[in-house]
Formats: sequence, structure tokens, C-alpha cells
Amino acid sequence: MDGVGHTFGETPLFRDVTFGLDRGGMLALLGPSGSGKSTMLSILAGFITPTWGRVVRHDVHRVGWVFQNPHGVPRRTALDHVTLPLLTRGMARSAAEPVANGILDSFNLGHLSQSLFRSLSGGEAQRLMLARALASAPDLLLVDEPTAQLDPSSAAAVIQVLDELQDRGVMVIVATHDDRVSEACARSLRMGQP
Ligand SMILES: Nc1ncnc2c1ncn2[C@@H]1O[C@H](COP(=O)(O)OP(=O)(O)OP(=O)(O)O)[C@@H](O)[C@H]1O
Repeated sequence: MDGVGHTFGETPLFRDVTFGLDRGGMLALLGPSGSGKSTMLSILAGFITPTWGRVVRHDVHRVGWVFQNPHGVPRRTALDHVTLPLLTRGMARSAAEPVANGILDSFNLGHLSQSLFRSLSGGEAQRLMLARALASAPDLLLVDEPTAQLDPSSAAAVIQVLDELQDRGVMVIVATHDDRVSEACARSLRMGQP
């Protein structure tokens, strides 16, 4: 990001944001409600063109986004959720299901493989959304408030998953109010000081 700023009206939401992130890097976007964290994620995803500055992506072909509230298909199993992105990447079902089960295991969800999405707890559902995002093999993963709805132990499990994602070479940018999430990130960017 080079000198990026954005405004929806007269007052800039943020200005002059410059940073670079390498493969395997994890950055926390911090700031109070309304400071522009989601807007910044949308700019990074390419959904919004910033008013000022530019975003340059090298070797970023796939961008994943995990929303604050886990959106799954209630009557589909956890396994279905992780298998689908593999099928859309061209894998045969016979090859995709073992890979999906491996991903579920690594997110501590293996025992819930056949559970319907609607029966999962909030923390399990949020981890499943991260597992599904990983199955789509993103180069850049944007995560919005992953722990906002979670109790401390579910939040700790999600933070561990975020850590593992960066170990796998994914660039992770996470908008958060949660100090524990920002502590897990090597770097942070504080919004709300235009
Ligand atoms: N499309 C839009 N048009 C006009 N104003 C917008 C638009 N999107 C966001 N805003 C405004 O921009 C400001 C920043 O919103 P944004 O959702 O980026 O904040 P945030 O830091 O992610 O907040 P939260 O932590 O509450 O999710 C808010 O005042 C919001 O009302």
C-alpha cells in the first residue's frame, strides 16, 4: 500500500497509509468501531478503489475473506464446506475428501466432519470458515473480527489457527478489537488517526 487514503464524504476516514506485507506475514488492523477497518479490508480485496494512493499486489491471485459472522449452509456437513472449494479448484471428489478431512483435522475439527453446520458452536463454525478459506488456497486472507462473538477458549483456538495459516505462507490481514489477536500478529496498523 502506497499513500492510501479514503473518504466517503468530506472528512477522510484515513490517509497516507503505506505498508508492505510478505508471504507468511500477518498484520493486525486495529482501531475503534467506525475507524475504517472493514473499508481497508475492502480496499485490500479490490472491492473499493481508494480515493488516494495505490495498492500493488505481487503474486496475489486469490483473495479469501472470512466474515465476522460465520456464514455456512445449515444442512451441509463440515466436510462439505471444506470439500467444495477443492472441487471448484478442479479436484475430483475422491481426491478432495481426504484433503478436506486433513484440513479439518489440522483445525481440530476432524471429529465434526459429518456434523451439520447448523449444529456447530460459534467457535467451531468460525474455525470451519477459516478451514474453508484455506481450502481455496488464498495468497491473501482477509479476516474481519474473527473472535468478536467467541468465548475465551474458542477465541484462543481461532488465534492458534491464524498463527498456523501464516506458517503455511498465507498473507493474513485481520481486523480486530481483540488484544490477544493483535499480540499474535507480528505487525499492526492502528486506524482512526487521519
Ligand atoms: N459505502 C459506504 N458509504 C458511506 N459511508 C460508509 C460506507 N462504508 C462505510 N462507511 C462509513 O465509514 C466509516 C468506517 O466504516 P468501517 O465499516 O470501515 O469501520 P470499522 O472500523 O470496520 O467499524 P467496526 O469495527 O464497527 O466494524 C463508518 O462511519 C461507516 O459508516
